[in-house]
Amino acid sequence: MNNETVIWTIGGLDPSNGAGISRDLAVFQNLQQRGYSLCTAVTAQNHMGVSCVQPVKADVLNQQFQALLELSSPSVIKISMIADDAQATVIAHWLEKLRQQNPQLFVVYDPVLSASAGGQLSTLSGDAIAALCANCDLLCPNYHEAQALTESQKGGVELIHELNQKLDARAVVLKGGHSGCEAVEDLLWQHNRAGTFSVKASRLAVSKTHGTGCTFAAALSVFVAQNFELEDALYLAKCYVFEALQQAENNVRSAGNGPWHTLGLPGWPKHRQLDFAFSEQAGLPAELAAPFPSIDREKFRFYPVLDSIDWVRWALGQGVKTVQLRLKDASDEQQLRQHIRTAVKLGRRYDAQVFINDYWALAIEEGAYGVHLGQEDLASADLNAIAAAGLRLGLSTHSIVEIERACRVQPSYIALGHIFPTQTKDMPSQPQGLTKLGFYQQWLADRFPTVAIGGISLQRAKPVLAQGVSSIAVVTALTKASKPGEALQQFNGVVNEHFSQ
Ligand SMILES: Cc1ncc(COP(=O)(O)OP(=O)(O)O)c(N)n1
Ligand SMILES: Cc1ncsc1CCOP(=O)(O)O
Repeated sequence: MNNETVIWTIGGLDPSNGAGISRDLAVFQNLQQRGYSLCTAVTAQNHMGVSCVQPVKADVLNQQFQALLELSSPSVIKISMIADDAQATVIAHWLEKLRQQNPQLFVVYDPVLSASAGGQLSTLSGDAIAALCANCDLLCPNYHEAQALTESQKGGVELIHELNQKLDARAVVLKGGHSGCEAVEDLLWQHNRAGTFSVKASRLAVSKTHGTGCTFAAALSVFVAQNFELEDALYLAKCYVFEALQQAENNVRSAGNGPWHTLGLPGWPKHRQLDFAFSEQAGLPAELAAPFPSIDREKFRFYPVLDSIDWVRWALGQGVKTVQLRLKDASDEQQLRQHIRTAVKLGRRYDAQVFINDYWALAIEEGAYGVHLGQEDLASADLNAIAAAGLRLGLSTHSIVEIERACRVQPSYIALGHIFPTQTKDMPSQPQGLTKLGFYQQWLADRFPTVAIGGISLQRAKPVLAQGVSSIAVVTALTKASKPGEALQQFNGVVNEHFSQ
């Protein structure tokens, strides 16, 4: 992804470059972001411990803010080690000012109080920490920090609840690296969501893990700056650190047992199947015995989604080979069945791939070619019954986590949306845009055929296809066109040109 954003990191300087602001800058650069740093303290440390800490004066920190503001305006600020309460006051002042300028500013606070190898780094008072937590958008402590902040020995979700009782954070990522458990589980809690989201990875055999928390929080800040949902940002940050540690593990084996951070950073994460789950929601659909049947990719390249049987008849008559019947105001069950039956028959007559939106039970009964389901339906629909009946399955997704969730079902295709603003439907998520679409497509790496949907006009068709998707789906670009026949021909022209290259 090459959408460059500006990220500031506020923290201490570690001369060994394993942790602190120099590590953050290395991560930002590795992920192609523009990073700036504000130094709160000069420390003498390496992966074996801290030998001294020299805080910078509050006024010096204040002037660093002024100097940086002349250069840039951040979309995300990552805060880690704050040496004392005077610095916390300066930071609170500037956060207020920066938020006035940019209400979208996102603040990540990694409450670094001591080094994991030993050594106190901060004299922040409980009140200053509480004020900072209330002022940030995401708090991401490790187990030791969370236990110190809550004066509790609990772990997991209980520890997050303790944190919430004591501190007024909007969202918390509890990093599980120090939990002592075999699998490393990071938990995300958000004030406006029920339950928690967790990502698990197996523990790797790297021993000198100094700076892993900083690396993780810096990567998380990048993914937040790139407008990924917090669940995605956590998932991607976890993949990033896992990949970096795995790379280090391999190198350490061949090059001796040095600190992991000297061994390079991995760049944007590629697909990696770490386990994730939602605590109060059926997070993962049950595993199925086999993949859903495949579709004919050549017929799939242009995919009108249509709200009536008349439109379906028209499109198939014009030679379109994949359509979806998406009926949203059907109240009469008999009529609904009749429409689905007709769509199925038309599909057979024209040798086309006709998908039925939502009504999977009727689609099975009427012997449809396939069904298209949303994420909500994924939890409630009987996927085994759909598979047993031999229907194809298409699934909507709007994020990496949803993509990974969909992949577990091994569907016939995955829809990626919505790419641009759409008038057709109220979307709870933000438009993805082309850069993210390209990232999703790379992430999927041709595991399943894909279709992009949402606000795709004739003008936008070419750049959307250039992201590598297998198909484009349209509603209004066809159904609201002044001359639908001409619009269809033009779309066919763009699609054929793209796939003939
Ligand atoms: C090809 C394609 N992609 C996405 C959707 C949206 O499906 P869903 O999330 O189930 O939302 P509704 O269509 O039910 O509003 C789709 N229909 N087709
Ligand atoms: C059904 C659906 N799902 C995601 S966006 C969308 C509507 C797409 O309609 P349009 O092509 O008119 O933007």
